[in-house]
Amino acid sequence: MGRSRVTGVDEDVVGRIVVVGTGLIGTSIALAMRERGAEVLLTDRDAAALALAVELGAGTALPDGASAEPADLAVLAVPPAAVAVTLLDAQKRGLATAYTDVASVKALPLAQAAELGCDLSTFVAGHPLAGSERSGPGAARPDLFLGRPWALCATPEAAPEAVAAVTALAKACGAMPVEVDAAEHDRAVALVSHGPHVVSAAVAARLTAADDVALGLSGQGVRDVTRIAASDPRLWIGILSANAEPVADVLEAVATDLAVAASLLRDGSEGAAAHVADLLLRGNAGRSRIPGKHGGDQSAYATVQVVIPDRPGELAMIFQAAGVAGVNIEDVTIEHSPGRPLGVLELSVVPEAADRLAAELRSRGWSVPGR
Ligand SMILES: NC(=O)C1=CN([C@@H]2O[C@H](COP(=O)(O)OP(=O)(O)OC[C@H]3O[C@@H](n4cnc5c(N)ncnc54)[C@H](O)[C@@H]3O)[C@@H](O)[C@H]2O)C=CC1
Ligand SMILES: O=C(O)C(=O)Cc1ccc(O)cc1
Repeated sequence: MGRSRVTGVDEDVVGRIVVVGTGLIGTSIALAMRERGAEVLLTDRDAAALALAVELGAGTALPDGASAEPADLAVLAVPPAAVAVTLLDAQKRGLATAYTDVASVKALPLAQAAELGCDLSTFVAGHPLAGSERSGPGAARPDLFLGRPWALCATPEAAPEAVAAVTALAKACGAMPVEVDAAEHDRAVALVSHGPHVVSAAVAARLTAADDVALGLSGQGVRDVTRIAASDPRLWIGILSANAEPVADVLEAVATDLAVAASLLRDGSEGAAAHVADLLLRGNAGRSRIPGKHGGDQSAYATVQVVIPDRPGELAMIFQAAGVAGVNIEDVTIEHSPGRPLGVLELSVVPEAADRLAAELRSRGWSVPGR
């Protein structure tokens, strides 16, 4: 690897990277790698996105024209339909010795890259399973990938050095590399990401005709179910159409469950209600199978609820108190009380630490109900 390899961390951490596409994901990777001491060069066809990423400290603009020494790795953080052409262009320019992408779909961009004649020995397709409903560099965060899976779809042509470089990138960003075949990846994400995205959009779309009474009664449930419906439709139509068959399979199965539930509810009998309850129970069972942070079992954590006043610095003080108590916070959610200057913070911790954390917080004046 290149001269500027980072020292003091994993031996094989990437030292100099180029990020093509300084949107949410590209800039988040750049920020994470900057924190690890890597040299990061940025480029985007949108000058404003590039300028903002540079201003945010994600790296420096890649000079036009002949590049100097190739970087250790070029990360193509562009929409799925742009991956293959961007790879071909980057390889022609000799931007790096290894290449990866981050697109949410893997098989089609790989097939397009092969068709265009890209060098697949230096390319390892990747996909960090972390993101947001927001786009662009302004939404980027260096900690976006912490504890998250990062799919790597190496083809048989991929050189071990390229696989090592992309694995090192995922690890340096704090993610967990998961090697998986591209077609299997696409079926998996249809189930856990792309299908749910369309379901979220369908629920949110019902709200376009909602009146003020209904909207005024919105609680956290509808906010949770529709969060990802706020995403950029241009990006998502590209993702869905590039993974059309697997996504259609998931949507048909969900549509069947919904159609059956609707007809049972109209039926109104006790037997029918029991069948609807069966769907709810299957929902409980499916939900409990989603791994928590680091792939652990979510139900393995205990929850400590804290009532927090809405004032600056409150969260930081709670995290500091947890640190003093020697308690690692595995996950955090905040429930806001609409119209009130209060929220309820839910801290997930290992069960043996819950009482210790509750006692520490209470001793510092916070209300910790139920413990
Ligand atoms: N949004 C999310 O939560 C996640 C997205 N992804 C994948 O990451 C990739 C990027 O998505 P986001 O960062 O969310 O999008 P974004 O819209 O925030 O950023 C994409 C950037 O790529 C640039 N771009 C587009 N075509 C380009 C080209 N041909 N050359 C150079 N720059 C180009 C755009 O100007 C934009 O700045 C997509 O492939 C997406 O499927 C992966 C994980 C999560
Ligand atoms: O916002 C969220 O929770 C997401 O799950 C974002 C996301 C969007 C696209 C991906 O390919 C991966 C993750």
